[in-house]
Amino acid sequence: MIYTVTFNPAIDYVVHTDAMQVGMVNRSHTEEIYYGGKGINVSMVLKELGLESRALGFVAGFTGAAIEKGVQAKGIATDFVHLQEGFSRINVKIKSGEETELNGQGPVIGAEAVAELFRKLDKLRDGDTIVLAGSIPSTMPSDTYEKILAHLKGKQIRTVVDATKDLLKNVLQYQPFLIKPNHYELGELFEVTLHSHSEIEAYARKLQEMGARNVLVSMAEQGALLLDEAGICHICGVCQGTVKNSVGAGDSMLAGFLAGLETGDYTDALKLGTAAGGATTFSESLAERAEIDRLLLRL
Ligand SMILES: Nc1ncnc2c1ncn2[C@@H]1O[C@H](COP(=O)(O)OP(=O)(O)O)[C@@H](O)[C@H]1O
Ligand SMILES: O=P(O)(O)OC[C@H]1O[C@](O)(COP(=O)(O)O)[C@@H](O)[C@@H]1O
Repeated sequence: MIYTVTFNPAIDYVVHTDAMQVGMVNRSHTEEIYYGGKGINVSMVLKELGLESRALGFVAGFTGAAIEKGVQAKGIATDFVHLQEGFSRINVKIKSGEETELNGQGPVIGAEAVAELFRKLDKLRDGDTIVLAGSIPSTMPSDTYEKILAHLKGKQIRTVVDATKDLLKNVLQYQPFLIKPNHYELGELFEVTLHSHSEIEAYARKLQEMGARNVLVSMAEQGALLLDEAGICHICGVCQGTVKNSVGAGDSMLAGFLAGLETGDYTDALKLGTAAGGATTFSESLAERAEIDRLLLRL
């Protein structure tokens, strides 16, 4: 079973406006809502690809109830911790030619709620996969992901982490099976700006030296680079299409990559990840199976 953990689920409120002027009253011409947060997005795309997963994390208030119901309506199993105070965040994604995002802070997660999550993690068995994805509320300690991996140590569990800064750095000592920074986040870890493939590969190798087994670096319209656990560097370009949405492209790539590994090797996984990332980028919402299959044939 694949478990996804979203510490800070969100309602993604997407508004489309012709022109966005800071400091003025702007009006949108279309709005949509999606139930998101990185782990949930991964579960959604895994479902499209025919893989079952269980969505874990924290939900609160009326927004949390809507997220839980929306995820379940897609046929995804959930086992969220229900917080008694606050509300799950609403992340605003403004599309006006370019995209501007305003992601919320999210509810306070107390020690008892974290303990409840850890009890749920005890259900994981050898052979399971866990995906830890996205930010954690700033009220939580930045070693939270690290503590989860420490808790799971000793079991044969495939650990996958998509996070930034210290949240990611701190888990490397636990030899995560896969990490997926984008090239901007990779540079940020070392306070550098990365441009060429050779620079990206060199810094991906540093993360491997620090403990990561596989490093998948997504590079938006420039494709993706995978440094696999044997030290082999794979590079994949992108699918061609009309860009409509970048929210969730990385999560879709991660889901496609994990689904690809179920039946194929790293090259197959990178291709399926690229097709899934592309399918999300070329749709208004997350990738759908038919579009993923269509793009995959062209890679
Ligand atoms: N403009 C684009 N054209 C085609 N594919 C894209 C584009 N943007 C993203 N993708 C696909 O989605 C993947 C993940 O995108 P990226 O933006 O790097 O992730 P993140 O959302 O984590 O920053 C890319 O590696 C690529 O395969
Ligand atoms: O575009 P990405 O990186 O794949 O992730 C998109 C998801 O991440 C979010 O932007 C939240 O990100 P954070 O958890 O890092 O704040 C969600 O609103 C959205 O569903």
